[in-house]
This record gives sequence, structure tokens and C-alpha cells, in this order.
Amino acid sequence: SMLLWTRHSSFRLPPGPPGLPFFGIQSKDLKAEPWKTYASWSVRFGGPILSFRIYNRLTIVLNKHTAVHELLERRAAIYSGRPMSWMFNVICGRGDAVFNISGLHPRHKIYRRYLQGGLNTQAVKEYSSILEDEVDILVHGLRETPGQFEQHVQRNATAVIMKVAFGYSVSEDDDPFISIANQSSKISGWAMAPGRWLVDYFPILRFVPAWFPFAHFKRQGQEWREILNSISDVPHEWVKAQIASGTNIPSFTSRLLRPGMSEEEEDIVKWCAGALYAGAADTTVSATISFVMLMALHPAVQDQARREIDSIVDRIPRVSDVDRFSYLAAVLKEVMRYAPVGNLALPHQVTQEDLYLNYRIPAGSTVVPNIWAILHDPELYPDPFKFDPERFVCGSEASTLRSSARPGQPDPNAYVWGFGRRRCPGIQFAEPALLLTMACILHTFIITPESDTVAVEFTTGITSHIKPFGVRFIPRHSEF
Ligand code: HEM
Repeated sequence: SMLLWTRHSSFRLPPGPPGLPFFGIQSKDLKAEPWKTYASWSVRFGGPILSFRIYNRLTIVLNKHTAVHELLERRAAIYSGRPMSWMFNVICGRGDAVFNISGLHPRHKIYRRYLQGGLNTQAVKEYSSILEDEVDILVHGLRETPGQFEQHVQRNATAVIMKVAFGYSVSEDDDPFISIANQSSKISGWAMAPGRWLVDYFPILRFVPAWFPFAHFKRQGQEWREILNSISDVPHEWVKAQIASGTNIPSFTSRLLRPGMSEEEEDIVKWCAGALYAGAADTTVSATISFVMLMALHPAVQDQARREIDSIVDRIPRVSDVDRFSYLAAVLKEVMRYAPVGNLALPHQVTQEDLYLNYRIPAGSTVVPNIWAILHDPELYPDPFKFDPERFVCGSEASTLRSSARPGQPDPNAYVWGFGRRRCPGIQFAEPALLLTMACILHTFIITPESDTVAVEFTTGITSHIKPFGVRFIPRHSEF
């Protein structure tokens, strides 16, 4: 096929499992924690990078930090694409979304500029009161109904990003914007499921007319396209109506909208605001859940973090305090290392044929960075399955959030946010937001497991977290 044709054809592809003729590797083989499967293939087949096929599409997995730095960062000019999903991008019409658009498309640069403008340190200061109001609601919820811990964390993440993106206040239950957002991410998950849609592998099928007996995918795709289009307009139109009636509160969208904007410019604002929800909701929830579970399992770490917070503030922490919590910053790094939110980041696509360590990387291959394997590489992180924030404690009083890790143990921030031109644009927002949540929870509660015997297991998905087990939130003070 086109994909495997190459001018470096005398060089071998990276090693990997051959899979079945025609089918290649089947998606069911990658159902549970595929990052661990990929890491084990590196041992079995040898070498820091692997390749395997699903139908006719080649995936290259990067299991070593050296490969990730060399390819996704140093050679970012040709490694910043996204794999083409015919079902999702073309038939469902989502190709212009920030996450899906090619890094070579001129719009990608504009998106990144808008996102950086709306999520930098200065902008985050303007969102402080949103974060603080919402974390107070979270802490109150944990006090009232600790058994619904996951729902409280989910509500918090959603409410924060809806207010930041659109100035919209989420209501108590059955919020229409939340059901829209959930519907959209559910459909996206189905439409992007690898191996599910033959048209992703044999794009010629997209020309099959929708009435054709086996063209279920096409009728399904057209239906999803209409739903996705109409629901991504809802919050945007809501902001415009608020602005028109003079009742809007400042948000990412309202700051960028100007009278007389072209349709094209408005479309860009809409896709960027939509990406905020998609980028922030599940990631923040995963990190927070893993943090709570790890605190329940590691009381000494929990105590030390709380002593630091108590020594700095004698009230509920605020955004302006979080830079001073250096041990807590080390805890966050270790949570993200031990339980990475995105174990495989998002797949990149290489847009030109390349050669690495004498392996050929054909143009169009999907390139998957195995962040989990890197963060559990014993050469970088001795005893990698041990949870230990001391790895990242610098010793100096002046150490801050952005200080680098102790020599020898690289800062996980170099990996957990992805790579090169596609690196997460939400870091400067996500870090203080997470530190605030962590500090407020530890200030208010002591977290203990309900049972002495709990096994640490992880969920599988684009994001992953420790599977919640029963925990108690024991209040340290009575409310006011
Ligand atoms: C714990 C929190 C978070 C983690 C671990 C995280 C991680 C990531 C990762 C791994 C990627 C893919 C990078 C790549 O392709 O190499 C990504 C992309 C992205 N993230 Fe985040 N993220 C987090 C929070 C956020 C937040 C809060 C926002 C927005 C407010 C956000 C917005 C985005 C966007 C828009 C992209 C797509 C960038 C592109 O395709 O060019 N993320 N993130």
C-alpha cells in the first residue's frame, strides 16, 4: 500500500508483533492498559521503538525518552500531525477541532496563539475567583456527602471550565450544557474508536452512498455530524446572546469575540473554546481522583503536605498561595508520574518519511509516545512502582512550582503534557488549579481508606486514573 512504500526501503521497520495477515493487530488485544502491553513488547522484540499494523495502518510506539525527545521534539517539524480519522474528521465533520487538525494546517498555529493567550499566567490570575468559588463548593460537597466524592470532583472540573470558557454557571442537577458536553464526548469516543470503522483504513469506502446496504457507518456518521454541529453551537450562541443583552461575565469566548468579526475568525474562537472543555474536564478529574487515592494510601506523605500548608496559611488556601507549597508541588509531580493522566498522550502523525536508529518510519505512520513506559523506566526513576514525592524535593526553601527535579530524576513535566508543537496548552492553568484543589482538600480533611487491603488498579482510556476505592474524608475543623 501507499503507506508502506518508501525511499528508504532497504531499511527495516522497527520491530514488533506481526499480527494476523490482512487484519494485523486486533483492537481487542489493546483493550486493557495498552501502555503496559507496548512496554512488554519492547522487552520481547527489543529496542526502544516498535511498530505494528492495524489493517494497513502502521503505528510506531516510542517507549524511550530518548526517542520521544529526538522525534517529537527535535524533529517536531515533521512529527506534529494527527492521524487521519475518516469517520470522525470527515464523515462526522470534526476535522477542524484543535485536537484533530494537522499541525501543518495554518489554523493550528492560530488556535495555539488564541489558547495560549487565554490560558497564560496572567489570564489564570483573572480566573482565580472562579477557581476559589468552585473549590469551596467542592469542599462543602465532600463534607456533606463524602460518598459522592467522584461526582463532586467531576462537577468541580466541569463547572470551572464552563465558567472559564463561556462565563456559564452550571446549575445543581441536570444542567443542559453538561448533558450536551457528555453527549459530545460519548459520540467522539465511539467515532474515534481504533479498529471500529473500516472506512478509517480503507478511505475509498467514504464514497459508498448512504443508502447502500452495508453503509451503516455512513448513515451513523451523518447523524452524529448533525448532533455534534448543533451542540457545539449552543454555548457559543449563548455567550453571544449574553453579550447582546449586556449580561455576560468575562470569559475566554467573550474576551475574543469582537463586533464585525469575520465568520472564519468566529469559527476559530468556537473551536478553541470547545477544546477547553475537551482538554480540561477528564484530565483534571483523573489527576484529582488519583491524588485522593494516593493520599489515602500514603498517610506520611499526606501529613507532610498538610504540615507544609498549615505552616504557610491558617485559613483555606487561595490561588495566590499555591506557589509557596513546594512539597505539595513535589507531590503533584509524583502523582502525575505514578499515575499519568494520559499514558499515551495523544497520537501524532509523521508527515514525511524519516529514518531513526536505522529504522524507517514511513510517512503517514501514527506515532504514539508511551509516557507510562518512560515514567516507569527504572533508569530514570529508580524503584518506579514506589510512590515517593522525595524524588522531586529540591531541599532549598526557595524551591517553587517550576523548579526542576533533583539531578538524576527528571521532572515528569517534561513528559506528562505531551510533546513539541502539540504540547498541552493548558499547563499554566491546570497546575495551579490542581494545587489549589489538593491544598484545600488537605487543609479541610484527613483522608483515610475504608479498608486496610486495597489493590491499586487503573482505568483504561485516553485518560486514566486509579480506580476509586472507599475513602473517608474526616473534617479537621467544624465548618466556620
Ligand atoms: C492534568 C491536566 C492535563 C494533562 C495531564 C494534559 C495533558 C495533555 C496531553 C498529553 C496532550 C496531548 C499532547 C500531544 O499531543 O503531544 C494535551 C493536549 C491538549 N490539552 Fe491538555 N492536559 C491537561 C489539562 C488541560 C487543560 C486544563 C486544558 C485547557 C484548559 C487543556 C487543553 C488541551 C488542548 C486544547 C490540547 C490539544 C493541543 C493540540 O492538539 O495542539 N489540557 N493535554
